[in-house]
Amino acid sequence: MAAPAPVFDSPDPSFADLLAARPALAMDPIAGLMVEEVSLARIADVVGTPTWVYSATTLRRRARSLRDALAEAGLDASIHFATKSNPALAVVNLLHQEGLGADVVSEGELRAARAAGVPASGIVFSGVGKTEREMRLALAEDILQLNIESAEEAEMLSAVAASMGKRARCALRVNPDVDAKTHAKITTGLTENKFGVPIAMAPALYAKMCALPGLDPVGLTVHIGSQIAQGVASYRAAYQRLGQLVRELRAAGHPVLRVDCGGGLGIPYRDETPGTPAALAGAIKAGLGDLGVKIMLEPGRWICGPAGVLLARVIVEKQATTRRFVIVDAAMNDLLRPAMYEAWHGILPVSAAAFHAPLSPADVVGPVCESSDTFTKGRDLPALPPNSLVTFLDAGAYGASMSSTYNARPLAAEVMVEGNRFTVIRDRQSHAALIEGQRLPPADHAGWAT
Ligand SMILES: Cc1ncc(COP(=O)(O)O)c(C=O)c1O
Ligand SMILES: N[C@@H](CCCC[NH3+])C(=O)O
Repeated sequence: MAAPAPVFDSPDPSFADLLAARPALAMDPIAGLMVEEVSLARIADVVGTPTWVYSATTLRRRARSLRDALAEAGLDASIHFATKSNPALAVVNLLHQEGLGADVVSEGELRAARAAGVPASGIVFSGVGKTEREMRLALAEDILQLNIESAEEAEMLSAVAASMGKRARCALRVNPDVDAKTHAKITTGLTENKFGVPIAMAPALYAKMCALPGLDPVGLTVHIGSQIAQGVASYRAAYQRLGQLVRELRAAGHPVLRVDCGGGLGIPYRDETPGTPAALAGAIKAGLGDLGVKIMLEPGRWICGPAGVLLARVIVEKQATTRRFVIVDAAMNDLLRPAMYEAWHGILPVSAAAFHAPLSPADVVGPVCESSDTFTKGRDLPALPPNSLVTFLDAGAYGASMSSTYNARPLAAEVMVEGNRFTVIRDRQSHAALIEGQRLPPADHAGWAT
């Protein structure tokens, strides 16, 4: 049975409202939709479509406002950008210039963060299943800390570090059993989720970690979910529980120097009302502010989501059916979120004329051979003749990073805009690259391994 499309009890925001809420974008009566001062039509002409377009100024502003909110709350805090949300080297590097470190979850992300110029001392390694090879690399690089997710992982890291003659700075990820009230696929702080250890088991495990050779436990970490969009009450509950745990561990004589407060702050894709950075800082302060711990944060989406759009071209409008289908050259292999989470993304036409034209309901779909390759159903849109351009908004997080080459579609190009200039930060993948590394097996099994 088809998954039910999400039902919203409010009308979709108008184009004008979507635009007004997105400072990275502007509508020029002649050039059409712009990211900062660069026309998207121009980018489409030069780079082609589909293309991810990021606003450097927006990335900078958002990094600064998060940093400022933490400082204004009087918190001694460092921010480690969750590279899984957008691992483009240019993005990670720009955020590093703004004083952010990186949160990584794989060897690939660790290498990308280093290649982007992030020093090892600014890198946190999270993730529920680090391999021995990844642990070795993290220790060889001497990164800031590894976040431990289980007793078994603590023992594995202990053995790896001891064999290298090192002590691994590590934090214990606690699962506080707090409902982040987000999509079931991206909630992480409930006991039914695979992440962290139940808070009741944390004191014993922390004590064990303190006794294991090769480990240097420095504190705790928590991350309750992503796209937390209903205020900060769930953060408050989680940080209160963590604060109590810090006291308990200290009373037992264990050092707790840092608390990594995770990421998850949501953004308004449609009309959600996530907490502000100031409210998040307030929740951290209320739960952990009087403990003298160093605070760390691992935000991804809040920083880079609103800084990016996915630019696509209409292939054809299919109208001679019972529904109106707008088929674009971007697909679920590019922006997976609607297919995977029924996520709502704003869609704006690029031309100024289309922006003001009469609207009628349309399904916007990609060319991939799956019915889930649907960006939206029944969205009010103007006539979109072949070759007209559309943008999917708030695509800077979990957009390019979740892309695949399904249907043998090359990965889209990525572009960064700053002021009135733009530059390609990742070439469109070539068709040759799609088949690179493959080979036809030698005939008659000659040369096959046994
Ligand atoms: C451990 C951890 N830290 C940080 C993040 C970043 O989350 P977000 O992009 O929602 O801020 C995630 C993803 O949910 C995560 O799993
Ligand atoms: N991929 C999810 C977020 C998951 C966060 C992973 N820690 C999204 O697009 O919303």
